[in-house]
Amino acid sequence: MGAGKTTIGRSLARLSNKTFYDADHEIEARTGVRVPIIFEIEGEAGFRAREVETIRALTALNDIVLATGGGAVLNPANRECLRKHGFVIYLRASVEELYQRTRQDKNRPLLQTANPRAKLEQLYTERDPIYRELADLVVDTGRQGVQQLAQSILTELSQRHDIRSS
Ligand SMILES: Nc1ncnc2c1ncn2[C@@H]1O[C@H](COP(=O)(O)OP(=O)(O)O)[C@@H](O)[C@H]1O
Ligand SMILES: O=C(O)C1=C[C@@H](OP(=O)(O)O)[C@@H](O)[C@H](O)C1
Ligand SMILES: [Mg+2]
Repeated sequence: MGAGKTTIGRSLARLSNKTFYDADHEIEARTGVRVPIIFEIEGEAGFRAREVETIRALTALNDIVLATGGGAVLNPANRECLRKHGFVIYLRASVEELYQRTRQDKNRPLLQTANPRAKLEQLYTERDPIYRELADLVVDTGRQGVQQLAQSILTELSQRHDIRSS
């Protein structure tokens, strides 16, 4: 949460002429309510069930950039879909950066606690190894803005493609 998946993903899609999907936005479009309402009515388990169906559907599409929610990688079925169909990019940020980028935003139910910094710390510790294991590319997002990061990811992807096809 706050790594930049939604904003950098959208920018990367624009730069690379691909269609952008955000799994959370897709879940909201399908249900007609925002993510916090799904958590409120169905709990995190209900949200995760919707997330797994949505990621299954979206990873079947070609020529897209997909931003998942940060917790999607907890489910092995999601990891399998992403690994099988995608080139997976881990956008890494420090806990402090994640906190600063999310502190004004009320749309992340897991962070609506008395101590969101501690929650981000806990999630980082749990998830960082999973993200690293899954990722084809790890990008540190601390020193560049959204546009620059999208551009450097595109450059990296084109170079890798050149290497593979030469
Ligand atoms: N590299 C960055 N530097 C500064 N702010 C950023 C960066 N990446 C994202 N942001 C900002 O952080 C906030 C959260 O980004 P978002 O794309 O929603 O993250 P995620 O989808 O990973 O939770 C947004 O306001 C976004 O503009
Ligand atoms: O990290 C998580 O478990 C979640 C991250 C959110 O997406 P972002 O990573 O885009 O904030 C969203 O899917 C939901 O609030 C749960
Ligand atoms: Mg997002």
